Amino acid sequence: MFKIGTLNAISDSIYDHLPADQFEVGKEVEGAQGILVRSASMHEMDFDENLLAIARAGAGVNNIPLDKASEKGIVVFNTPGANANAVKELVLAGLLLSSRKIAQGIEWARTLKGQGGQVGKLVEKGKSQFVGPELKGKKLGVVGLGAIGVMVANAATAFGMDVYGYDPYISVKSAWGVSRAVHYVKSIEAMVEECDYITIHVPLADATRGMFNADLLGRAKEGLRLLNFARGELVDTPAVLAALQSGKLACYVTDFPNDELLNVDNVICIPHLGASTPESEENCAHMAAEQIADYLQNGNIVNSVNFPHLEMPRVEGTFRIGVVHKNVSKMIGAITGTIGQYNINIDNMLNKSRGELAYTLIESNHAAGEDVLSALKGIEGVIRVLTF
Ligand SMILES: NC(=O)C1=CN([C@@H]2O[C@H](COP(=O)(O)OP(=O)(O)OC[C@H]3O[C@@H](n4cnc5c(N)ncnc54)[C@H](O)[C@@H]3O)[C@@H](O)[C@H]2O)C=CC1
Ligand SMILES: O=C(O)C(=O)COP(=O)(O)O
Repeated sequence: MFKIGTLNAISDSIYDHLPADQFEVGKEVEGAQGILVRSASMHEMDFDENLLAIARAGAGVNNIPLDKASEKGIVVFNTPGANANAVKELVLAGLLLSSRKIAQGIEWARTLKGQGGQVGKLVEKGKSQFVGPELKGKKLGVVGLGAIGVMVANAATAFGMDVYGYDPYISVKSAWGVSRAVHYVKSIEAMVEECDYITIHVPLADATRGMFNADLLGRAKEGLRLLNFARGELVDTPAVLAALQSGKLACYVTDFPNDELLNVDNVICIPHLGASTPESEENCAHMAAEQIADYLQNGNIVNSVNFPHLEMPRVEGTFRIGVVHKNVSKMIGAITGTIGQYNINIDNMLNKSRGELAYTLIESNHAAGEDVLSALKGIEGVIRVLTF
């Protein structure tokens, strides 16, 4: 029986892959081998020594201490693309909200309650305060052309927008997926100087934290509308407030409110709703559960953010050993030599590395006893030894 702890409410679609006869799942589970999480911060958490894997039902993994997990040989998964459509749809709404003063107009209309037969007249008289430009023909810059950025860029062309994309690390998949109508931009500075609207879709990491700072916003075209459905910390809040004051920014729409941004004119705060659709919650939970189950039961690693991709179709009735180790020389020789000393024949084996980490998955018809496993654990550079 595997134990899986949940740190956030997660869709019941996890049970498709975590049946009750094989997995105990819950908030209060102790000594869990796996954790399912959405946005809960794990930075202050102590990791139990049983913990082997963390699956983020979603895209962003900035709530998980990746270095600490890697050091302990804990595999961290996410669910690429599983919530991208939900975010894309809200970003399209965000573009309209940034332009047409819909939120401000709705707020104002509420104040007319109680005016009886005058409401219609007051509406017609007051509506001119909420005039806002059309999207058609305007320039939109998309920062980060990953799962979400590509969908947003492509969809915005259907609004008749002139779309520009910036992503120095674009994947082959994204490059194939992005519409030919989207122009490639070489620098983010060139993008802010040219665009009327910018939407941010990059992960939060040391290299991207505060990327929209006073310097970059200072270069913006007057009246830029900025959308942030990625992470609050990508944008420097005081710089945004100053740019709104000076008129550089006409509007800031964010899915990540903070106290300084709430109730500020021309800031539209949405309470992190990007992925909050039943469809996306189900997709993410389904994928996260499938991936964590496949690792705990078979040692396969799909969609990890800190480990290499490694999948070996399981031959029925076989035993597996997974060795998490440092990516240094002589490891494979030491591992296979040790297994050989115990007369275990290796039927199948895969080894992959990623950065400083490597992972070797070995399949055999012979089960490995405690003696083999502890000999493997004793090899210098081995971080963790598992059996499946
Ligand atoms: N508001 C919400 O509820 C949600 C927010 N997100 C946020 O959106 C982010 C993006 O999500 P996905 O598109 O699914 O991820 P993704 O991994 O598919 O795409 C990220 C893209 O950003 C690019 N990138 C990285 N550093 C860059 C830089 N310095 N400049 C330009 N491009 C850069 C990468 O090359 C990649 O193409 C997530 O990391 C997460 O923080 C994701 C899902 C839901
Ligand atoms: O997937 C992401 O990165 C998100 O921001 C979605 O977060 P959530 O799962 O809705 O708490």
